[in-house]
Amino acid sequence: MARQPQIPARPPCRLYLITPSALPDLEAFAVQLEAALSAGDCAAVQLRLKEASDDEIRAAVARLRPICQAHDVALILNDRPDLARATGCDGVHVGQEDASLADARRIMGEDAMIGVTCHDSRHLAMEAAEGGADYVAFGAFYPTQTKDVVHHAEPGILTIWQETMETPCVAIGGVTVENAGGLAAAGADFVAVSAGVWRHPDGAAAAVRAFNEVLSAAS
Ligand SMILES: Cc1ncc(COP(=O)(O)OP(=O)(O)O)c(N)n1
Ligand SMILES: Cc1ncsc1CCOP(=O)(O)O
Ligand SMILES: [Mg+2]
Repeated sequence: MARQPQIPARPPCRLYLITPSALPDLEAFAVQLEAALSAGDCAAVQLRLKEASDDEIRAAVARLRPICQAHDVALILNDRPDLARATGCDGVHVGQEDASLADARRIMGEDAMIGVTCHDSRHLAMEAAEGGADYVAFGAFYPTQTKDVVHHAEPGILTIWQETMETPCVAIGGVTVENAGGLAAAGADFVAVSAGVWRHPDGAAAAVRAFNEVLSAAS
């Protein structure tokens, strides 16, 4: 019998780790990251140091990049295409107040991964997708203590995006083991998580295992 053309299945939703916004003990964090990445699947790690000097960011990339590489996990730097390029990160994440997507692409080159914050706006996401973003990020979906957020998104935006656009979407903001499955089921290609992993009561490795379980069950 002739095979019918198949609509390719959407790949399962994956974990995208966001580092704490300060790393006072880089060595201790390196150990934690190694344990977390050894515990299960993770697509990317975003280094998100909000008050660090350029030298501190360089030191953090130098220490953490080999760990990510050993686990085949992309290292994305937040906010700074210039430093991302200079330190050999795989990509950069830019918000609406940061460098433009066009500038980030010019600095980082065609092969780099560039993600753009789109809050709760399909319009911003469409602009980013048309401008060549590798992913668009929606949020915040749930209350978070990691950042003072102004914009709040509903899971329905993930569903509409998934049904209409090819560019992968990331869900961020207060994502936990308890609510990640719902975001995956709604259409998130990735869930971006900080406190839900680094402040998990059983530790980061247990958190990564638990996220992997709920994400595979939901996808
Ligand atoms: C994956 C992802 N999504 C959104 C953000 C937020 O970026 P931005 O709005 O620029 O805010 P800061 O993180 O820079 O405080 C992100 N970092 N990562
Ligand atoms: C950076 C960022 N952008 C929107 S919410 C957020 C914080 C994500 O951290 P957490 O997973 O701890 O809520
Ligand atoms: Mg930013």
